[in-house]
This record gives sequence, structure tokens and C-alpha cells, in this order.
Amino acid sequence: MAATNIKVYIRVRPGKAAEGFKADTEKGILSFNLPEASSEYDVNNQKRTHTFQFDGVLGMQVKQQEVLDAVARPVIQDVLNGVNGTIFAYGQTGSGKTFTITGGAENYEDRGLIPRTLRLMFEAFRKGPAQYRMYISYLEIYQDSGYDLLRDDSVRNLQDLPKVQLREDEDGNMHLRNLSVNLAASEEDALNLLFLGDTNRVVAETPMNDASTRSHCLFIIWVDSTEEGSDVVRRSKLHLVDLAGSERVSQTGVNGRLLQEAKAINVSLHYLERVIVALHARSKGNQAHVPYRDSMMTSVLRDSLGGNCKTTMVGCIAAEASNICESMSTCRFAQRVAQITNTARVNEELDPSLLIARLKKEVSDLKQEVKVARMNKEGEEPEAITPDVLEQCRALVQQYVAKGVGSNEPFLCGSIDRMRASFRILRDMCLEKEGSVQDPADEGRVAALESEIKKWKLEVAQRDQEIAVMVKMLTKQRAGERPFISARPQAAMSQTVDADPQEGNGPDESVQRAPPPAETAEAVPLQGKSEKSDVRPVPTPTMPTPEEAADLLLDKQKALEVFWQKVYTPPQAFKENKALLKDKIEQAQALGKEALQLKAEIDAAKSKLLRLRTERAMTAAGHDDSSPVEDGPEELAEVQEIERVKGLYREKTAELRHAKSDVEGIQRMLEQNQAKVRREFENWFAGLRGRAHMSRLDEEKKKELLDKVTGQSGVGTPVPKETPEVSPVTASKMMLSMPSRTSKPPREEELAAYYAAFGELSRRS
Ligand SMILES: Nc1ncnc2c1ncn2[C@@H]1O[C@H](COP(=O)(O)OP(=O)(O)OP(=O)(O)O)[C@@H](O)[C@H]1O
Repeated sequence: MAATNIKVYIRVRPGKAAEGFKADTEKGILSFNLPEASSEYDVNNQKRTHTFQFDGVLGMQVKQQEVLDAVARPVIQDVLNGVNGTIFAYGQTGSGKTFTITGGAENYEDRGLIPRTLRLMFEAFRKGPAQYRMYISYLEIYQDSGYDLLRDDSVRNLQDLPKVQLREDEDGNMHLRNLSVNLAASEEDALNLLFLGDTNRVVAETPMNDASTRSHCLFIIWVDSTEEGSDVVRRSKLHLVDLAGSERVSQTGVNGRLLQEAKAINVSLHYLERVIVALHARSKGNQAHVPYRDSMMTSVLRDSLGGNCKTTMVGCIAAEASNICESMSTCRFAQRVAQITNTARVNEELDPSLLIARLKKEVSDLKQEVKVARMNKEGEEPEAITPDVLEQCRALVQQYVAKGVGSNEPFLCGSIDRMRASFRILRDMCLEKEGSVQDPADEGRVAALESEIKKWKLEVAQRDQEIAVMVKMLTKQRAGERPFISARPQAAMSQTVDADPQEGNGPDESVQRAPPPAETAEAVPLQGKSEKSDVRPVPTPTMPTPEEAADLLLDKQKALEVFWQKVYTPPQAFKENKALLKDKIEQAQALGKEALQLKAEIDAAKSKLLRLRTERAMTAAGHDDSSPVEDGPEELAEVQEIERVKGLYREKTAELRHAKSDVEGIQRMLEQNQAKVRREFENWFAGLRGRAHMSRLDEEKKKELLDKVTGQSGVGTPVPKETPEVSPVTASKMMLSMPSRTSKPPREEELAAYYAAFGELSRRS
């Protein structure tokens, strides 16, 4: 809060004004035009007219209510807002200080600032909005000693009153010890305290004022205020101070005890004046020491003078000619006071007792609410959640979850405690099974599809491996490996295998379809390869020599190799089927991946939906169990999303089933193709017999052949002893991957496997 000057008002007691005295109440100006010959008034021989400007001049006709409105009302408002205030009356004895602060003793209308302030405050208390409490202290300072005027109502003299001590804390704040602080619950209480204090005041007869107070009196109103629901309390105080009157001892002619009192009063007022002078000097920028501690009165008023307080002074003067000098003295004092600045602030602090009281009340209210909330529908006390109850809750939750997405059936469990236990179980289930909650029917279908995909992946991997083997072998052959037929002496080969470079330029283009083996064995070509070229030579239809035919007849495995590498040209459809099978498998793999992705999306959306519903149910914990917790916009959107993705999932799984069906169909087709190859080989093999002219063979070879022809081994489906057993599935796979003529010749163990496959397929067909 900004610094403000002490406000100063001058009140003129009614009476016959001296000549030359003028009060301009409109402008707040007092002027003294002293008579020329009067040395009595001549405080400054050089100057006869003295003019003073104040915040206000309250003339002789001003009523007590007007004094309240002008002087006290603004201060009272600040005090109600938590700002300290002081109103003190200063002036010569009999000038009307007590009349202003306390009021006249006879007429009710003469009530002074204290009773009127009390009324004003209690009116304000009733209006609110804060809650106010008022406490009252009444301190008398007589000859620099403090007395509590509110301790006892049977006081006969000053010494019967408890003495009040002044203590200064380490921060320099003054504290009045032994001064009672009395609660005034009503205006009546407060006025009773005022009356009690007044009766205890020391009243002494003086020559100038037969009811003059010989002491300083401080009526202190303590105000606490608290806003509704706040833990902050505002504490302020209002000092209403009736200072003892200053008087010129020589003029009034007092003596004895009264003289001593007058001296003491003058001394304390002298200290007050010193404080004011020091504060005045400070206000002009000087670093003056302020002698607050010199008297009890200045110590008590420390805050009011240059501290945390809004202060107003009422200078009381008497306008009669005999009082002009004292009145001018009061005006000079008042002018210095008007220069003093105070810095008042709102005094508020957190009140632990209020905080504790509020928290206790909140706890009490909440306990009551919890008790009511936990009662079941019949208003009975809550049951304990025992393991048995938990099991019942678990069963209810499982039933609820089993109803599936979209079910609107309510979850009924009987009480809020059971509901809480159920939510905990549901949460644990969600966390444990996150991502695995799904439709049981979907689960079965997906498992089957996943199994299919796995199988196809395996098949593709095997096929890729086989193709890799073949490619490797082909590469080796191109690099100069001898043709299979060259197992015979090179010279013999050169006679029987001729290359025709005109017929082709590359592996694929070099393929030349062989005539159907069934037509004639003589027409079966033996295709060779130029050893000088990397490019596969164009096969030339060359008949095997009788010796070659005999060799092949004796070794059917070798015959198969020759047939496959040199004789047989598989139909284009075979290659197309294989390519199609590969495409379909890749398509199925892609579809499987997409289906799995969609399934994961469905699972995630279901988990999210479950979480949203759980959250909504938990926030609606006070909801009536007899009706379901309805889905909100988020849940409805999630249900729609699940339906959309499910639609896509159904489409993908349908496509996957089609792809699977295609794959199976192509596999059957390839099996038929291989059966056809097998038959052609057998026909070709049989035709070799006609080529092997027995007359041109040596005796050993003849015997060997005759043994075969006579059935000892046969040419039907000879299976070499060393050939491993091959399962139909493996045989089928090998047939599917059987190399074309453009492939390099297989190694012996691979051919053995082929051979076995042929046999197996023959049996099956
Ligand atoms: N404004 C006023 N209107 C009517 N009567 C007044 C007024 N001011 C003072 N008086 C009367 O003047 C007399 C002296 O006033 P008062 O006791 O208030 O002076 P004082 O300044 O308190 O004197 P002291 O310092 O001796 O206590 C009283 O009888 C009082 O009723």
C-alpha cells in the first residue's frame, strides 16, 4: 500500500472567538490576526497574522455525527479491511478532546467517536461479507505508566488497576503485556466495556476543567475478519486516543499533586512532539532518530506515527482570546504532524486454527458422505470385501466380459464396495490379457489361417532352396563341367554329340522341343553342348549309339538324367503352372500378412473400447446399478471402427481362402504334369531297347542286358537300393521343382530323390 500522510483536522470548541480569529471550514484554513499591542499572544514579534491549512476545519457548530463522517468513517472502513487506524485528539486541556473522542456526559447526541464507531462497526459486521470478531482493550497512561482500565469494576483508585508493561520483541515491535483483550460480541457489550473503562479513569479536579482527564487514554478496538471458506484472517486495530491536555502551569496556577501531574503530562507531550519533529525531518529526507522509546505513550503509538497505520489527528482548540497562544501552538504541532507519512498495509495471515477447523469439518462431511455412499440399497452398513465376495465379483466380471462388445446388459453387483472390487478385477484382467481379447470364433479361424500361412511359407522356403541348388549346378555346368553323357570316353562323345550354333543363343532360347517319345525311339534326340562355349548348344537330334543305349538301359537313373537333360522338353504350361503357383503363394502370403494386421487392429480397438467403457463405468460409480452405463461418443466411435475393420478382415480372409484353393488346384495340376513326364520317360526308356543292337555289344554287356530284360530287375519302376524312401509329399514337391531342360544336370543324390519321386507318383497315378 502506498505511503499516505497523516490527516489532520482542527476542531474548534464552541465559545466566544477572539478578535482576529477566523476559521474557513470550506477551505480548511485557520487564521490568527493578533492584536498589535498584545505581547501576551506575540509568539513572533515580526509577524502578526498566522494562517494554517489542514485537511479540514471543524467549526464550532459541527455536530458529533459530522465529526464521525469526516474524521472517523474512512479510517473505520480501512480497519474493517484489515488496515490499522489511529485517531488521536491533541490540544490544551479543556479544548474538547474527551468531548470529541468519548463524547459529552449529559446529552445522548453528544456521543463521541468511540460509541459512534462501535455502532458503525457492528452495523458493518452485520452486512458482511466476512465474519468479524471484535475485542476491546482500554489503556490509561498516567505519569508514564500503563493501566488496564477493563480489569475490575471495583476500582477505587489508580493503584487498584493492573499495570501494563511494554515489551519490545527482536523485530522492534512493541507489545503491551498484561493488557486485557475483551471480546465484544455486540454493540452493547462494547459500550459496557467503554463505560467500565471510563469509570476507572483517573479524574482529577483542575482549575481549568473540573472533569479534566489527567492521563492519556487509548481505547483499542481489535477486529478480526475472515471471508467465508477462507483460512486467511485479517487482523487490524483502531486506536482512539484521548491525549492528556497540555497546559501552561504558570497560567493555570496548579500546585501540589496536580502540578506534578501537569509536569508529567507536559513531559510526555514534549516527547510526542520530539517524535513528531523527528518524523517531520525524516519526511524531508533527513536521517533523524525517532525517540519512540522515550515515553510509554510514544512507544504505544509507534505504529500510528510513521508506521503501518492510517492515522488521523484531531487538533482541538479553543477560540477564546485567552487560549489563542495555546491554539496557535496546537496548530503548529498539527502542521508538523501533517507532514508525517505512514505506510499502511492489510494485515492478514493464515490462521492454523481456521485451517484445522475447516479440514476437520471437511473430513467429517466426507466421512458422512462415504458412509451414505457405501450403504447398500436397503440402507444397511457396508459389507466387508472378503475373499468369497471377491470371487463372486470375479465371476460377475467374467460373465459381463463374456457378453462381448456391444452388449448393453448392466453390470449389477450390489454395492459400491463390490463395484470397486469388480473394477479392480476388470482392470487386472485388461492388463493381463491386453491384446488377447477377441471373439472365440475369430480365434479359431485365425489359428487355421495362420497354420496355412506357416505351411506355405515353409513350402516356398524349400522350393527356393531347391531352385538355388539347381541354379548352382547349372552355373557349374556352364562353367565347363562335362555333360553327364561324357561319363563315357571323350572320344566317344565327340562322335555322338554335335553342336549347331545356329539354333540358339542362350539357355532358354536353346530349348528345342523333342518329338514325342512315344512316336519312335529313333526320333529321340540326344542333345549335347559345346565344350567351347558358355552358351548352351542347340540340341541336334542324334540317335544314341547302341553302346550308349545299352548303358542307359543298364542304368535307369542315368537314363532319367539323360532324358531330362537332353531329350525332354517340358510343355510351356508346366513352366506357367510353376510360375502361377509361385505367384499364388506370394499372394497368399501377402493376404495372410494383411489379415494378421487387420486382426491386430481389431484386437487393439477392442482393448480400447474395453478401457473406455471401464473408465466411463468408474466415473459413473454412483450410478444406479439397475440400469446400464450407456456408451458415450468415444465408445460408439470405437464400436464403429471395430465393425469397419472386421469387414476388411472378412474380405481379406475370403481372398486368402480363394488363394489357398488356387494353390491347391495348381499343385494338383503340376502333379498331373509330372505324371505325364513320367509316362514319356518310360516310353523313351522302352524305346532304348530297340537302339541297343545286341550284335554290336560285347558278351559281358549282352549278358547284363539279358538279365535285365528277363526280368531280374526289370525296366518298370526300378528303384535303386541306395535310393532313400521319399514321402509322397516330398516327391510331389520335388516334382514341382523339377528342373527344365535349361537347368543344369542334377547331382546323383538329387537324381536319386527324383527317381524315388517318379516311382511314388507312378504308384499314386
Ligand atoms: N464541541 C463541543 N461542543 C459542546 N461542548 C464542548 C465541546 N467541546 C468541549 N465541550 C465542553 O467543554 C468542556 C471541556 O471539554 P473536554 O473535557 O472534552 O476537554 P479536554 O480537552 O478533554 O480537557 P482535558 O484535557 O482537561 O481532559 C466539556 O464540558 C465539554 O462538554
